[in-house]
This record gives sequence, C-alpha cells and structure tokens, in this order.
Amino acid sequence: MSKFKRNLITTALPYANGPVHIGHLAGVYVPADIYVRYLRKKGEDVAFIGGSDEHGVPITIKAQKEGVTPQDIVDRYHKIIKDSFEELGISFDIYSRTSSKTHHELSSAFFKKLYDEGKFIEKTSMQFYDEKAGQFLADRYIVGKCPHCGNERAYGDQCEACGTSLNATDLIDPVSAITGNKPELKETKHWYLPLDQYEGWLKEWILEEHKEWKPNVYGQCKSWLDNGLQPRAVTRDLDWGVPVPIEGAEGKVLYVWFDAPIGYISATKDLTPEWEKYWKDPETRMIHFIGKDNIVFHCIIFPAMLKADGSYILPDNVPANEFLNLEGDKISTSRNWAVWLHEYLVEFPGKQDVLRYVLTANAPETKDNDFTWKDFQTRNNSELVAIYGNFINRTLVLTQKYFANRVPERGELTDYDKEVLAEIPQIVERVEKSLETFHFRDALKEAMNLARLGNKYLADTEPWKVIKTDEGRVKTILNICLQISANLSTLMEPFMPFSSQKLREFMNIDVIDWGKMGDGVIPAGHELGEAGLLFEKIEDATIQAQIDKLLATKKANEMASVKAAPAKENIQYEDFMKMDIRVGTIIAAEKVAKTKKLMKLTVDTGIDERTIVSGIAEHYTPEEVIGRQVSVLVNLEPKPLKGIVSQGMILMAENADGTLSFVSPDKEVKPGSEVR
Ligand SMILES: Nc1ncnc2c1ncn2[C@@H]1O[C@H](COP(=O)(O)OP(=O)(O)OP(=O)(O)O)[C@@H](O)[C@H]1O
Ligand SMILES: [Zn+2]
Repeated sequence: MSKFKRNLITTALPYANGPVHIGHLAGVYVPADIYVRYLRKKGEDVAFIGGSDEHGVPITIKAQKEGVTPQDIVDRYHKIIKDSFEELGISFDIYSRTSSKTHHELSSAFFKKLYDEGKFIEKTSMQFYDEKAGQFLADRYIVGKCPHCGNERAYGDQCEACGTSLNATDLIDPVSAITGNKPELKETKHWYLPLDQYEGWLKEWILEEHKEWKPNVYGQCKSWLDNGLQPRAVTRDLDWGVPVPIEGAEGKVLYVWFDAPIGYISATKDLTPEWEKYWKDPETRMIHFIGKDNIVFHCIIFPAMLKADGSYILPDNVPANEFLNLEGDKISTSRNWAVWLHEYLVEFPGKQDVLRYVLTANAPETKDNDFTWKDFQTRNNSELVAIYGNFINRTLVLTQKYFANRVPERGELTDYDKEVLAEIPQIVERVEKSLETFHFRDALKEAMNLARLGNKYLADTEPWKVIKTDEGRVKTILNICLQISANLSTLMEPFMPFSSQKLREFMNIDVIDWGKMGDGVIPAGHELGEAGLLFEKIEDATIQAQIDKLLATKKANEMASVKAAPAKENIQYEDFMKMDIRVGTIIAAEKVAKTKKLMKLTVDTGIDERTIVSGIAEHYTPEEVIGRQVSVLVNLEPKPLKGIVSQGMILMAENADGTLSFVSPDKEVKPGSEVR
C-alpha cells in the first residue's frame, strides 16, 4: 500500500431492475465496506464509489411489462437500493446513478474521444429485427434455445442456465421477447472495440504483472486470454441509454457494459472537483469489488477502454468473489429466490451487524457458498451472543457490581496476564494482514479470536469466585478484560460498525485510533456508561418464519412453471353424451379406516342415495364436505375400493400443486340436475 497516496475503491453498480439481496452483499458490498472502513481507520485517503446501473434491456422490458417508463423503474429501485445500503452501514462517499447528467456527458465524451482517435472499428452486420415492434432486438430482447445446454429461455447475450455468453445469432429458434414473433435478420451498423489489438498488452499486464490477483480472478482472465479476444460491439440499437454521439448513429445507444464502468468515473466527478486526481494520478490505487460474473468486464474490457483513452490509471487489484447461494439454490431476482436487504432491515430491526457478520464469516471468497437461515441463527446464537456478547456482558456487569462501574486499578501481573495482553497486538497484526490481502473471512475469524481470548481469560481466572478472597486480584482481572473490550470496539468496527458504536456507549469511551490498539487504551478510574446487550438470541420461531417464506416462494415458482397438460384427441358429441354427470349433495362423510386418501361419501344424486369412495381425504375434512353440492359421474361401473363398493365418481379439479377442489355449481341447484 505504501507506494500509493490515495485509494479509489469501486463496487459493481447494482442493476436497477430490482432491490439488493444477500448475494450482492456477500459478493461485493460488505467486503468492500470492511476494506474501506479499515483504510479510513488507518488514516488513508479513500474515495468509496457506488451507484446504480440504470441502462440496458432488462429495465426497458420490465417497464414495458408494467406499463410504466424505464425512468419510473430506475427511480424506484435506485431509491430502495440507496436507502437500504445506507441503513446497512455501507459507507459510500457517493452513491450515484448512470442516468445522471454528469454520467451521460462523461460517457458520451469518453466514446467520442475514442471515436475521433480511430480507436473503434465500424462494422455492418445482420441483426435480428422485430417487424411488428419496429425495432432491433438487442441482448435480452431475444430469447431462444441455448446451443450449449438446451435451455429454452436463453437470452441473446447470455444463457443463465449454463452461464455461456452468446451472440443472438447463436440461439436456436429465436423469438422476440416483445411480441413473441419470429424475427428477421436486417443490416445495421455498429462500433466495435478491437479487443484483439489489446490482447498482447493484457497478457503482459495481467498474466505477468498481476500474478498476485486471486486465483479465481487470474484463472478466469487467463482462460479468456488463452481463448483469444474478439472485437466487441460497444453500441446497440435501442432508445434507452446514452445516445451514441456521432452522426449516422441515430436510434443507437452505448452498450450498457460500455457505459456502466464509466459510471465509476462520473460518480467520482460528482463527488469531488478533484476527481482527476483519483483517476489519472498513478499514485492512486484503484480496487474494483465485484462478483465473478463481472470479471471479464473489469479485468479485460474496461481496462482496454481505459488503455485506449490513455489518460487513466488501471486497477491495482480486482478481488472478485464467487457466488452466494440461498438454501441450496442459485439466488435469482426474477424467481424471487433471495433474501432482500430492504425486507431484512424491516424484519430484523437493529440487526445489521448480524447480517454483516454472517455474510462475512460465510463469504464466497474462494468458491460458491450457501446461506441458510439455520446457519444464520447458529452464528448469531453461538458466536455473536455466546462469545463476543457474553464476554462484554460479563465484563461490564462484574465491573459495575464490584467496582461501582469504574475501571479498577491494576495490581501486579501474572505471567498469564502478560501473555494475554501480549496477544492483543498479535491478533491486530493478523487481522491487518488478512484485510490487506482481501481475506475477509480470516480477518473476521481472527478478530473474533480476541473475544474468544477474553472469554477464556474470564473462565480461567474466575473473578466471581476470587472476589470472596482477593479483591486486588479481581481488580487486575477486570482491568485486563476492560482493555480487551475497548480494543474489540475498534478491531470489530470495520466488520460490525453498529455494535462497535454500542460498545463504546456501554463503556463511555471515544473512538480509539487503530494504531493505538493494545494495552492501556482505557485508564483506571474511568467511569463506564450504562451496559446493555450487545447481541440478542434469535429464536427458532423467527427463523421458521423466514424458512416458511422461502417455501412459499418455492411453491409459487413451481406453480408458475407448470404448463397445462396438452389437449387430448378430439371426440364426437355422442362420446361425450355417454357420460351421465349430475349435481349431487353430500349428505354424510367419513374417512376410510387405514387409508390416508380415501373418504366414504353418501351422496344424494337426485336419482338415489349412494355410496361413493373418493380420494379427497388429504384435501378436505368430513365436516367440511357435508352439505356440499358436487358434480358426480353417476354411470361409472361400480367398483370395490378397500372393501366398499363405490358407485360413481366425484369430479375434481386438480391444481398444479396437486391439490384437489370440487367442481360445484355456482348457485344451488336441485340434486339430479344434469351437467353437460
Ligand atoms: N449471488 C451472488 N453472489 C455474489 N455476488 C453476486 C451475486 N449476485 C450478484 N452478485 C454481484 O453483485 C454485483 C451487482 O450485481 P448486479 O446488479 O449486476 O446483479 P445480477 O448479477 O444481475 O444479479 P441478479 O440476477 O440476482 O439480479 C455484481 O458484481 C454481481 O457479480
Ligand atoms: Zn445454456
């Protein structure tokens, strides 16, 4: 870090077609915030940049579906995302948006400069056009079958099932996502960044000069570079985005992945008039925090754009994370399979740090990881509450009880005391080392070791017993515990800023400088504040409610994905008329003994009173059905079922989830009325 004067920390711009979920947080925003808070504590100059990515096809599609404008969509989600980040303590210096005036001007000028300098190639090609909609079908406007995995709903730019990036013309049987029509190919002109020309330079810069990048990032770059780079179109035929600022490009906008990373620059420009210092001075260290699907854009395409311009610095590191899954399934905005940050903040008020803790302790740093609510509960109850919270609580309560809430004077130190105190700077050092190499899980684990150390020290020294015989010794013990507690308030701050603030209030202390951590941070005689609980136990019922919510989503998704069974072959009217269907009234009902599904019904069919055995016992109780009018096939050949002869069949509608419901007349009719 030493050769740099300042830090420019960017986070992937969340796409403004939905709120932020725990995957985004674990992959990008929580680690970035930890890193930034740490740098600030070390006294570094930092600009922490965020903002919403507000262009691109998914936003226009969503707007069309809802019958609103794309601007309405991005306004809605920009606000939800910005507010929820703030409440979680993601401490951006600016949270901007790519629909801003600054961004339109800057990204437009960026393109124009490269265009004027001849850095693009111009190409006409055949692209899909929807005659009925009167527009070209860029990216997600076109869907079809993936040539790699057979997924029927692959998009024109990517198959989400197998992750392959595609060209629209690769799709099998493509259709327009707007009208469902079969599109035609039509000629259109676009500008391409000739990535192939940057290949040699990129190989040198990444594969030789940045061997220290995380293996997952380095590996993905290497595979892209080894496969050879192709010119990449940086414009699209769309009307939502930054217009292409040259003649003959009417109706075209910049490709969303061309303008989005420039959003980091325009956000910095909105933050400070000295933005060029952050972007153009080689003494700035730039770090991009992103998830794995953004690696190619931040390690290859954006650097090539910056290089083409020539006046910008390049990232020093891109510590991309792998993906977080939820209860065994890929998190998905469109399938609503997510824990949404804005909902969490309402459902778990005051528990921001619990989420920050769990997402860091379980971060997908080297491989995809799974978030489960059970793990969330366990980490809260047996780590935050039982270790950190418990240590703080015992220390503060005992000090209040024995020493009138004042830090007691220390006596002579035992070897054990000295060892424990000597551990503090060592733990701090290990935390620093992990943070500086983007190992946030290890850093948090190490920070928790300080709380573990305190807990163990208390358990070993047992001040609650010693107090009966040696008050002087207890003074020393609690003095040491209070030193550890005060250190924890600083060491934990990058990870869990809210509880650190709370702890400082409990102890009535100011922020302790990062560099001052160690023994002697809190003087004897200092009066503590009013103690409370740092963390609270989370009950089973709370967790079950969250699990139930996910189960409901799963069920809704299953229902939505079920297609109606295909139509049967045609029959003649006479075939239909052979069936004698009547309205009957159920007059008695009981479950058939030793079966789960069967119910024995007595039905008044208008013709007679008869017994019918029906497989409805899992869907209705006998009490519920008595008195109901139902449709009965009365001329079905009688058949014994579990020793009872069933004389006919009750018609049931079977829902996609397998539940059954009666087909009943919508007003009462006389039993025996014919159904046809
Ligand atoms: N499940 C996840 N785990 C880790 N990182 C993620 C996850 N989902 C998204 N990210 C990262 O969060 C950042 C912002 O994501 P973006 O808004 O582009 O959403 P996305 O990838 O389209 O997600 P979704 O499809 O769930 O909306 C990106 O860098 C992305 O890689
Ligand atoms: Zn596929």
